[in-house]
Amino acid sequence: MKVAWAGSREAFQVSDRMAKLVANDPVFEKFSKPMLGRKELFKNTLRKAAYAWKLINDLRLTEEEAKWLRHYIDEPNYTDLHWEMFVPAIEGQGTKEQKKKWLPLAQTMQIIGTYAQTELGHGSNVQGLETTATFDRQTDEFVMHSPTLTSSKWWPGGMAKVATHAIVYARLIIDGLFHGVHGFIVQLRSLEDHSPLPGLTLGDIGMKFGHGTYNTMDNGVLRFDHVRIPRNQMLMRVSQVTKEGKYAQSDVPRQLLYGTMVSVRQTIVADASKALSRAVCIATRYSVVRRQFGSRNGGPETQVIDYKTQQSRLFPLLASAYAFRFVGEWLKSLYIDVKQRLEANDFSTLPETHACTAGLKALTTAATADGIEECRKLCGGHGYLISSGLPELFAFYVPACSYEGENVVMMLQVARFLVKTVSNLGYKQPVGTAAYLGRVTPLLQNNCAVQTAEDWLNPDAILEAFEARAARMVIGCGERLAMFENPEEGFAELSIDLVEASLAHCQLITVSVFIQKLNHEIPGNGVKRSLEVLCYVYALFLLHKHQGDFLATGYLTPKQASLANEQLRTLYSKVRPNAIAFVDSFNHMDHYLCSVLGRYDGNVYPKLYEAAWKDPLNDSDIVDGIQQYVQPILKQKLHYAKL
Ligand SMILES: CCCCC/C=C\C/C=C\C/C=C\C/C=C\C/C=C/C(=O)SCCNC(=O)CCNC(=O)[C@H](O)C(C)(C)COP(=O)(O)OP(=O)(O)OC[C@H]1O[C@@H](n2cnc3c(N)ncnc32)[C@H](O)[C@@H]1OP(=O)(O)O
Ligand SMILES: Cc1cc2nc3c(=O)[nH]c(=O)nc-3n(C[C@H](O)[C@H](O)[C@H](O)COP(=O)(O)OP(=O)(O)OC[C@H]3O[C@@H](n4cnc5c(N)ncnc54)[C@H](O)[C@@H]3O)c2cc1C
Repeated sequence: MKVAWAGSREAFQVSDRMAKLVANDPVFEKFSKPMLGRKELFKNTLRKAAYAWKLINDLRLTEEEAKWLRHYIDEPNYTDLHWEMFVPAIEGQGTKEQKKKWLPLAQTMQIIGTYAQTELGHGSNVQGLETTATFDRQTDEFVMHSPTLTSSKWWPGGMAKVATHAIVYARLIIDGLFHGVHGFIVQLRSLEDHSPLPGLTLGDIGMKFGHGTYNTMDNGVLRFDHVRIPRNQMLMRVSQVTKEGKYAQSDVPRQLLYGTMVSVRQTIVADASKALSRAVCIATRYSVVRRQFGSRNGGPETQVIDYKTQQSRLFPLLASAYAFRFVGEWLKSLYIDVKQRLEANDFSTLPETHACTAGLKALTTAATADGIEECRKLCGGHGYLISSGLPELFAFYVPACSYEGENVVMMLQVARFLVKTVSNLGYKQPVGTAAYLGRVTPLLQNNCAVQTAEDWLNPDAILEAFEARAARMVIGCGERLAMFENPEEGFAELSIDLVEASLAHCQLITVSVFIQKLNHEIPGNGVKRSLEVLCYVYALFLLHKHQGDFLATGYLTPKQASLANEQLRTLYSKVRPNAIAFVDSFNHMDHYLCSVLGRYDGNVYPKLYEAAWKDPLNDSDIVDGIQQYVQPILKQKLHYAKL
């Protein structure tokens, strides 16, 4: 199962080696992080990042190994933006000459970059950005300027204190004409003494949610006061500006300017299963250790994992972790394919890839963030302790619902893709993830044939149910949209339904990828059978949760919906014996989990007790402030107490 989770034996070995490297090195200790102040916390992160870079070079780690190393260090920092956004932006949007100049500098970290798109006034609406890049023909330069307070760049990670360079998105202006938003490579700091270059105002935007997690990142603010950069620092794969000031567009579509976001959204989907599996591992192990009620004749109480209600909250999350792992793997292969096509100037699959990365980013991050919080509740009161590992994990993870495309905004992008697909149905056969929309007639006409709970243990029945629900919701939206004279007004009016239809489409993708995975790639019958159980749990849990959709579209009868729920209860009993094996298969080490409740050895209570004594408040019996503020209250002699 560890191999199935990792994707291959080699993938398992690489990640396992890197997990151990990090866990066994005292530099990467992280349990005390929540006790540190912001400055100490930040310096500590800089120290770890520098040491990690030294390890990467000394040990000659591959790109894959370096990624795992950074992952297991488990502290967001400037290198994430450098490797995941700055470098890919140059790779995707730079010309050959630009790549030749900038990539070697970035790949050896002689320069450190960030991705400066969002502003104080605009994040989602990229076309609304206000920073200007005005071409000056006399000097062959662009003048970067922040004309308003709201045009201040706001959020870019690593920008406040570390990055030497940034890809800055700004409105291109030539001779007073606006030519859309483009990316520019801008140096921010001196490579000699790290001071901000003239004309730039740079700072940190302030503390963020959760203490010890995202505050390791220096998210920054940046303002330009007429800062000049050479013309050849505009990323020019998509559009070019000549020294005469002529604006030209190559046959590469404009959407490629958004390519870095497609790349990162793909990574975010791949990472969702890591965060969810971490929370599920903690909650499952603790649910086996924790006992409440049910003692008979002085025997042990019931392990809380044996309560059906606990199973009904925990096991769908376990199944979701596996579903997200597989859909992440699938999306990566889709992305690699589109990347190769884009390099060969084949842009045909970009719209579908954009819809998949946007939609699955929204689906997986929302479910993971909610899932982590549910795992915290599944651990009862102790889940609220920092030492459970869950509050910090939640604080670290929850901004994923907003960054790289706010989730609802992303679902509306999926909706645009679906509406377009439906409106083209007469003359363009949909392919890939939208192929089912080419079979609307049977999907709209045939209803579910399930008659017994057993009938739900059938991948074809499940797939058809999810296809029929999504098709009916999408087609329904299409029909209602057609009644509006102005399509944009219609889209806005129906946006709630469109987001729901997009979710149904994305859930269909996750379910069908899970089923495909079982059909083709699982080594070993035992592993395959166990994963089949999780696949059914995932699908039937979604069906139960969204049964309103399945009933309202008329595909299911109430009886069939209740049979699905009956089957789900039976499936939970099948998951229970393997629950610990399922979570051990994630191969998460104690160092990575950073959780007393999720310890591999289950030694929860003595370690919880021990961890409590490490709190700085327990350094002495009488702490600072008691003499000054409590003793006087105790000692005052009032005639009567009144509050
Ligand atoms: C950085 C590492 C992250 C890895 C995370 C993994 C694990 C976590 C580990 C550590 C974490 C630590 C740090 C990292 C954390 C965070 C970093 C965050 C970075 C950022 O947030 S960067 C800023 C991201 N900003 C956004 O995502 C903005 C969202 N808005 C948009 O994308 C667009 O503006 C819009 C909403 C899509 C609308 O676009 P608009 O220009 O108005 O045009 P439209 O008319 O709507 O569309 C035009 C056309 O283009 C199509 N389209 C839109 N986007 C794309 C795309 N990306 N690719 C291809 N095509 C696209 C659209 O569908 C339209 O097509 P038509 O055919 O209909 O014309
Ligand atoms: C931790 C973190 C790290 C970040 N790192 C970076 C970075 O490195 N570089 C960078 O450039 N940016 C970064 N960002 C910014 C991030 O990309 C934006 O915050 C994100 O894209 C969301 O945009 P917004 O803040 O403008 O949200 P808004 O769009 O203002 O969202 C507010 C609300 O409005 C709704 N809404 C907006 N538009 C619509 C619409 N058309 N229809 C319906 N509802 C709508 C949303 O659903 C949401 O509920 C980061 C953000 C965070 C939280």
